[in-house]
Amino acid sequence: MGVIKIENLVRDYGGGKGIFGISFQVKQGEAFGFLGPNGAGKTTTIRHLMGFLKPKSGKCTIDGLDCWSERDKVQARLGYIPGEISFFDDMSGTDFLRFTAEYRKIGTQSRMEELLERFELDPKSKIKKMSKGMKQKLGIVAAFMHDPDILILDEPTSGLDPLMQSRFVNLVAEEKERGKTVLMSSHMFEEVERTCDRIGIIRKGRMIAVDSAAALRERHTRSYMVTLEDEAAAKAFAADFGGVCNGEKVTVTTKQSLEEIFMSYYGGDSNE
Ligand SMILES: Nc1ncnc2c1ncn2[C@@H]1O[C@H](COP(=O)(O)OP(=O)(O)OP(=O)(O)O)[C@@H](O)[C@H]1O
Repeated sequence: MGVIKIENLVRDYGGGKGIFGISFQVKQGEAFGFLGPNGAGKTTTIRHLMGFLKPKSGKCTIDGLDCWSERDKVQARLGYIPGEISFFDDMSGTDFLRFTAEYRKIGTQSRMEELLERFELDPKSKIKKMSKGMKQKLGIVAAFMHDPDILILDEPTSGLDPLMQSRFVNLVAEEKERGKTVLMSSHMFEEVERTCDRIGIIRKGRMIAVDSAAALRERHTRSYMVTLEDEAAAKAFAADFGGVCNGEKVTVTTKQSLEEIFMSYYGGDSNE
């Protein structure tokens, strides 16, 4: 059964912008990657899940709770990293985490210290003096420190360097092992491939594919048949390129990477 359920969600901003009948589910203990180019509708979908936007039509629920009419309860249960982290600039990181802990009613037994260490963040400075990466780390600590069962992460690694990205991927993998449900939007194919059980691809406000990375790759295999001069040349060619020999003919099958699949869906077409 889906912990996160989105059914036929519509928000029409006019001019072909918005989301137009988005449906998908994320099961308990599953990590779902939400991929799509700039302006495809990922943040709009996620903002409905958080109860920041009221659906024009359609519905979303989290653990059976309506994301709009029961948004207080929904928000209390989640860990959330917004697409654009805009904190109270005058606060220090420490104040912000204290404020979040009070709002969440969590005590000192929270995972805050462990997460600060893990992401090598000293939260003492004013948020307005923090780099983009530091703010992102602060957002990660705030989203994970109360150990929520459901995580909604809108481009969680934007601004992180590769080492920190990798630590984040490991954190998500561990949380998934612990049975957490994760919805994560991203532009990073590799992190989605490494962490997510299933992937949804959104284009111009519509879901154009939902499947596991393996199944997406399976559907995007390409076979080439090459005819060589003779059987010996064919055997040598097959050995070099991992092909299957049939007389002087060799069939080579290649699986596309997730990035190639993504590009083939978009085909260089702009999303304007
Ligand atoms: N309040 C709004 N009024 C009008 N148009 C909007 C509004 N919010 C979003 N849009 C438009 O809706 C589309 C979807 O935007 P959204 O932020 O959901 O995309 P996204 O997939 O999260 O993109 P990105 O990867 O750039 O963060 C965009 O064309 C955007 O300009």
